[in-house]
Amino acid sequence: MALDTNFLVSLLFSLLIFAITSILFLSHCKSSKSRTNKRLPPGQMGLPWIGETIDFCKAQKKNRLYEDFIQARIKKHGKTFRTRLMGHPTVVVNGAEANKFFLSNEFKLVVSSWPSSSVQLMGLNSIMEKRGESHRCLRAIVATSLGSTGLESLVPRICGTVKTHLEKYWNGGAKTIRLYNLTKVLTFTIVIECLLGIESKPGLMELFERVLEGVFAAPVDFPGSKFSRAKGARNEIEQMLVDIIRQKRKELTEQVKQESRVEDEEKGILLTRLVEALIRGDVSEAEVVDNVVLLVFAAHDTTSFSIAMTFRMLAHNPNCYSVLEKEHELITRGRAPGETLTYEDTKKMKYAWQVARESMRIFPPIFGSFRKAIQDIEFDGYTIPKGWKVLWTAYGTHYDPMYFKDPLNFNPSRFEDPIQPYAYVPFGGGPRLCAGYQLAKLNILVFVHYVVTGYDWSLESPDEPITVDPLPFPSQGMPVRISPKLP
Ligand code: HEM
Repeated sequence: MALDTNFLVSLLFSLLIFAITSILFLSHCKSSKSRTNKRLPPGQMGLPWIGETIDFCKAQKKNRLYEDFIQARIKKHGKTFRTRLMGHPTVVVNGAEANKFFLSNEFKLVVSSWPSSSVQLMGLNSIMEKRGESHRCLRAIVATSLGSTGLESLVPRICGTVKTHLEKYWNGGAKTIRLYNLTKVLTFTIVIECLLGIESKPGLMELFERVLEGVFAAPVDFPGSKFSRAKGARNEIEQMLVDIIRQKRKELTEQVKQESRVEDEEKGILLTRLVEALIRGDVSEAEVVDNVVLLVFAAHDTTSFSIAMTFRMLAHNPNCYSVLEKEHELITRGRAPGETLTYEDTKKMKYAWQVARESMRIFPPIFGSFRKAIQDIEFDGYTIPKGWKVLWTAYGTHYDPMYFKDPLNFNPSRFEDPIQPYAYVPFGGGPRLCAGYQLAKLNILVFVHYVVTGYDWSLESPDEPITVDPLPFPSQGMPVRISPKLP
């Protein structure tokens, strides 16, 4: 009887196992069948794991990502093609429709996807890692500080910083400076001092730059590696920021008078807004720290590179430079000598902004970025499986004659006419559109104004190669011969 019962139990158990295995097997067959029914975009996945990463990185390093990697594959496979990059199956998409589809469907079909080293160095609480309500909350804080009202109050401080910078590094007779390297110092000072109200002590920029160097490095944490040095720098910055944030919190909590509050805002509107949100309990201290690090990263190399490329294109196109000079002489004539620029003045710099936009079309500071499909996506007649990466690029439209006639021709006036939405995307688009776009614009315009009206200049190396590591920069730091303009 005991044997019979044991036999019955083991029989039932075997039947159960058989039933579960059959269900799993059938559902696997069904899902593989439905997967094979889906049409993947054409393309080549390359070697196992590594895929086509080597070709991609080689092209990117030479700043020829479009010519050597993307364009070659568009010719072979069409505007939507698949590849494998850094271990991930990836679909590269091109064109305004693609940009619109993927950028505006952030959070619904895709989410932004940064390498592990970037996430670890910027912090899990930075805006780039946030979704839904917490993303909206942080964006609102940044938007109120960097919207037109916030920026209007920043104009005199930015002008003062630019003038001090020029007096320190550009004055002193005819000489050669490295324009790109110096603009990095300037944009860092503007973000750290004007926006965050933190004193830019010697060595601080280098500390931040050490973090940035590790952002796209392999996340291997052994002594001496780029990533490990970056992590060490990030820890130092974190300690410094925690002290500053706690001090600011104390000051804001103790403040009772409205006047001192306004004064404090002028000392660093964005940090003030973040710490106010911390006091209200809307954000945590870790969120304030991570977002300060992220903002410096987002603003630093991007703005400096766009300023450098604006000057490079002006040097290559003397006719455009004459038009620009006239625009700025007129603005100077409307002011008393030494009088600082106003926000209204910057609105008159229409041609300067066209020149800067056209320079960013040809030399986008950020070539594009990766997204991850959070469900199977139907696009352009193909299926992009859930979990695959999607890469949108600015080149996919900026260099396409369908959107920009004679795309290799430098023509700032093309921006007099409306541009098709999502064709011009140096600042991205959709819910993750660059939150510092207005600040970058102001920084570029104010700097261009003071240089053009105050100095004669010429490039020492007009065809200096642009290299990329991980963001683009002129390989020699852009040597420029300068001399103050004679009155
Ligand atoms: C010429 C200069 C700049 C360029 C070309 C640029 C470009 C971009 C691009 C393409 C994105 C979107 C990335 C994506 O979709 O994955 C972005 C996002 C962002 N940018 Fe900028 N940026 C510039 C300057 C700045 C400045 C000055 C700041 C702030 C001080 C800033 C803050 C941000 C932030 C916070 C985001 C993330 C927005 C979010 O995830 O919601 N950027 N930027």
